[in-house]
Amino acid sequence: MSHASTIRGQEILNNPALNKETAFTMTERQSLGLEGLLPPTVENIDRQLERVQTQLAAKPNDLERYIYLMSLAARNKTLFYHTLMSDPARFVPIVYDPTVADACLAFGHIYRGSAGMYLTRDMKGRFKKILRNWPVKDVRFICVSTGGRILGLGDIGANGMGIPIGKLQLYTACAGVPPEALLPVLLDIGTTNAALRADPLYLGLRELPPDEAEVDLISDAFIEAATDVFPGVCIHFEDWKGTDAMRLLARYRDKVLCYNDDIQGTAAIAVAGLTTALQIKNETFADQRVLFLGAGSAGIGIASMIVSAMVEAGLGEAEARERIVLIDVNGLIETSRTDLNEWQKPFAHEAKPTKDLLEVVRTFKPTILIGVSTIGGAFTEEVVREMAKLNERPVIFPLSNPTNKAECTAEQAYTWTKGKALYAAGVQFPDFEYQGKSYHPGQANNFYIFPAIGLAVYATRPARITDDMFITAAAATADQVGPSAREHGMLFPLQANILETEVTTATRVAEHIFDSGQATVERPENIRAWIEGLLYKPVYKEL
Ligand SMILES: NC(=O)C1=CN([C@@H]2O[C@H](COP(=O)(O)OP(=O)(O)OC[C@H]3O[C@@H](n4cnc5c(N)ncnc54)[C@H](O)[C@@H]3O)[C@@H](O)[C@H]2O)C=CC1
Ligand SMILES: CC(=O)C(=O)O
Ligand SMILES: [Mg+2]
Repeated sequence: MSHASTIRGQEILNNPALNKETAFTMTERQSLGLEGLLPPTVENIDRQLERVQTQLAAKPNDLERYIYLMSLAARNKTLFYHTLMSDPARFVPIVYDPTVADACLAFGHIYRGSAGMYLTRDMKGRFKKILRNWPVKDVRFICVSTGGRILGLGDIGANGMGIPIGKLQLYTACAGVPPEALLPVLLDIGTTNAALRADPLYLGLRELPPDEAEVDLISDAFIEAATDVFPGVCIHFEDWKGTDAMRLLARYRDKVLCYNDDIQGTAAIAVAGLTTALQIKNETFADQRVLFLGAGSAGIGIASMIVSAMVEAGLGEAEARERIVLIDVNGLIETSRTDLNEWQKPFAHEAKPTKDLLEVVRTFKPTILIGVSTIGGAFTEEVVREMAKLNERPVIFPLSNPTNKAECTAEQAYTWTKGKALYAAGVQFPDFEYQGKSYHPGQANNFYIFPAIGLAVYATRPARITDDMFITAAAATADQVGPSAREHGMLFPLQANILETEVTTATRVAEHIFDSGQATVERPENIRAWIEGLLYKPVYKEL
């Protein structure tokens, strides 16, 4: 940070971007007025990590580990990211899905200090002035949520702030986007959650949200202010109420640099997993029949990208849509329904109205079953067994989050299909032994995609984000699962190498952005090397 040369002593220790704690050298301690403010031993970051590990091991559960890690982030950013990046497969589930769900549910209770910004609907006329209170001027990404639909937890209002914070931490931990470029925002429009409004420790507005027209005006004011105060910023929408998500993406996608992760990021990771599953089955998208339980932002996003994949595989668009069937809370999406929204209507087919998933499985005979319904356990034993009766290798993707919202668990899917299921969930279920064979469940979670998109956008600075960037990210992710991994039933790249994986994905997306003329920076000779040179590294700098 720019104050590095001017600030001294305790002020440095209070600055998480500069603080190195016991890693300040004796020379630095002398020149920066730190002598006596620290214990005498000088340590390197790996010794500090050892202490973090010891302290984490003493915590009784992952929510306590989450609280500890957020406090570490507030105190020492470098050590925080060094910790996350030392073992992403272990730490991603703590700072993100599924533990972040517990953190959000308890947000007002576990609150220990602010990270990011809270904009409330009554600040609407003053968003610009307020955004200028953020200490960093060159913000490149804002992840913004209203908390209107956090994971599968419903509307939890300002408690949803854990999501923009966690998503942006993964931009850095999984794709090396510099943390100072990232701003989490909770846009507080009120909440329908009466229990939270009555909770004395709730930290958000205790009001009901306004109507759609007013949500749009608040959102317009926010977008205008954010793009004015932070020129070139990319707005990442996350976990808004589903209909707000779809309406606002359509409203802004051709006007500002923005994307909706639940619609576009989720689509890309689902299509990546389906691509490897179909390679294992030696089939193409043109051979598939896809059934969704859930027809909201995630369902419509995935269905739309599957249409593109089917068209790419040779089907006409109408033919592709015929092969996709969705069910929502009111039943099958079919033409006699009068309550469908404009994103659902293109997927309505003539069919007998029903709310019965098993019946639709029996009549439609899907090859692929996707759950984005928020209803834990909705893929019952009968449903899963029926999928196995219809298909030699049924593809079963219960994607709802967190763990208890998964439409079926990995253990259930493997047991009920006698090990035949090609399975992925939103969370990472543990490996499962079945009849002497070990199965590694897939995790189809958009965190494979949005950090990589972020890195590609960070580097190439396009004016808009287009669907083909997500299609490229999906292909790049699938291509990183080699034939021998697929032979072991792996659908996604290993998480231990997530940084390497996402840099590879980002490089492919960046190449596409250059090739399609969407970049606003000069094309470097070697795109990968150039991107690698931009990556944040969790190492201390000499002060
Ligand atoms: N794995 C991943 O990367 C992602 C997973 N998700 C998960 O997907 C779920 C849905 O997210 P969104 O689509 O954004 O939410 P949404 O609120 O837009 O959509 C939910 C859909 O489920 C339907 N639904 C609710 N109850 C149902 C029932 N009993 N039977 C059938 N359908 C029912 C609703 O009518 C709606 O169509 C959430 O649990 C979320 O965590 C979302 C984004 C990414
Ligand atoms: C993973 C994610 O974005 C969700 O569940 O909403
Ligand atoms: Mg989400």
